[in-house]
Amino acid sequence: MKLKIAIQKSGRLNEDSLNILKDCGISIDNGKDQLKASARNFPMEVFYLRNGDIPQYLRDGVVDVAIIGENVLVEKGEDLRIAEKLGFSKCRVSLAVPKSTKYKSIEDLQGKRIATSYPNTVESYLNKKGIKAELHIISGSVEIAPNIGLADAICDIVSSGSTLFKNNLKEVEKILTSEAVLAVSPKIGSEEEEVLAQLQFRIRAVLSARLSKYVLMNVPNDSIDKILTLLPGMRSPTVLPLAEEGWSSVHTVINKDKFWEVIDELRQAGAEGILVCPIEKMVI
Ligand SMILES: Nc1ncnc2c1ncn2[C@@H]1O[C@H](COP(=O)(O)OP(=O)(O)OP(=O)(O)O)[C@@H](O)[C@H]1O
Ligand SMILES: O=P(O)(O)OC[C@H]1O[C@H](OP(=O)(O)OP(=O)(O)O)[C@H](O)[C@@H]1O
Ligand SMILES: [Mg+2]
Repeated sequence: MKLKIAIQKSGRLNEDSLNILKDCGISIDNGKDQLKASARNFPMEVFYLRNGDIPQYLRDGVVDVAIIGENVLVEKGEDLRIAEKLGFSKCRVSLAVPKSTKYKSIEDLQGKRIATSYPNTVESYLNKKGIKAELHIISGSVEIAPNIGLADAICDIVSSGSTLFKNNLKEVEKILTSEAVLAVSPKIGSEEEEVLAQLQFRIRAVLSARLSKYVLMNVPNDSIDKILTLLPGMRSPTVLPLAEEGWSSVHTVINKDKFWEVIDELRQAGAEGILVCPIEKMVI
C-alpha cells in the first residue's frame, strides 16, 4: 500500500512541493518526463498532474492527497478537505479594472464584461453582492483582456501586483487569499490515512522549523533578567555560564520575523556575539 500524492507537473507549485517532500526526508526518483514516481524511503507514490485537474482526481479517488493552490479548491473543489496549509505560493484572487476607470464600488461592475480563468469564484462573489456581469472565460494572460477590448474588468491571481501594473490595471476587490495546501480525497482508505498522519507530522516539523531560528548570545549576568523579557515566544530559554566570570550564554528559539524587532534592544541591554542559526526540524 502506498499513499498516492498529486503534485503540479510544472509551474509555480512544482519546485516548492518537491522541496517540502524532500525536507520531510522523502526522496523521490526524479524522472523529469515521468508522470508517476515512487518514493524510495516512504510508502508514497507521486503523480505529476496539472493543478487544475487535481480536484477531479481527488474526488474520484485516483489520488489520495494533493498539493494544490487553495484558490483552485475554491474554484473547483469546495467539497474537498484541507489537511494542512503549507505556507508557500501565497497570492490572492482579485478583481481589477483599467487605471483610467473611475471605480467606486462593486456596483460599477453591474452589466460589465469580466475576463477570468476562475468563473465559479467570480460568479459566487458577484452573486453575494447582487451583481450580474458577463463572464469571458480565458485560460491565461487574463490581464491583457481589457487592453484588447475583450473585457471591462478582470479577475485573476495577484501576488506582487507587477502584472497588473504592467498592464495598466488597478486592483479593486480582493475576493480571496490563497496558499499551497495539502488536500485530501473523500475516498482515502484507512491505511492511507495512517500514512497521511505520518506525512502531516513531518510537514508540521518542517513548517515550524522554517518559521523559527535558534538564537544564542553572550549576556552579562546582571542583564539576564532584562534580556529574557525581550525574547518573545520562548517557553524556557537555556542559560549557561561562560568560562569568563560574570557572563552567560543565553539560547532560545524565536520566530524568525520577531528577531529583527528586538535585535537593537538586545544589544542595548548588553547582549554580544549574537548568533542566529537555522533549525532543520522542530517537533513541538
Ligand atoms: N504569481 C503568483 N504568486 C504566487 N502564487 C501563485 C502565482 N500565480 C499562481 N500562483 C499559485 O500557484 C498555483 C499554480 O499556478 P500556475 O500558474 O503554475 O499553474 P496554473 O496555470 O494555474 O495550473 P496548471 O498546472 O493547471 O497549468 C495557482 O493555482 C496559485 O495558487
Ligand atoms: O502579481 P504578480 O506577482 O505579477 O503575479 C500575478 C501573475 O502570476 C500568475 O501568472 P503566471 O506568471 O503564473 O503566468 P500564467 O498566466 O501563464 O499562469 C497570475 O496568473 C498573474 O498573471
Ligand atoms: Mg499561472
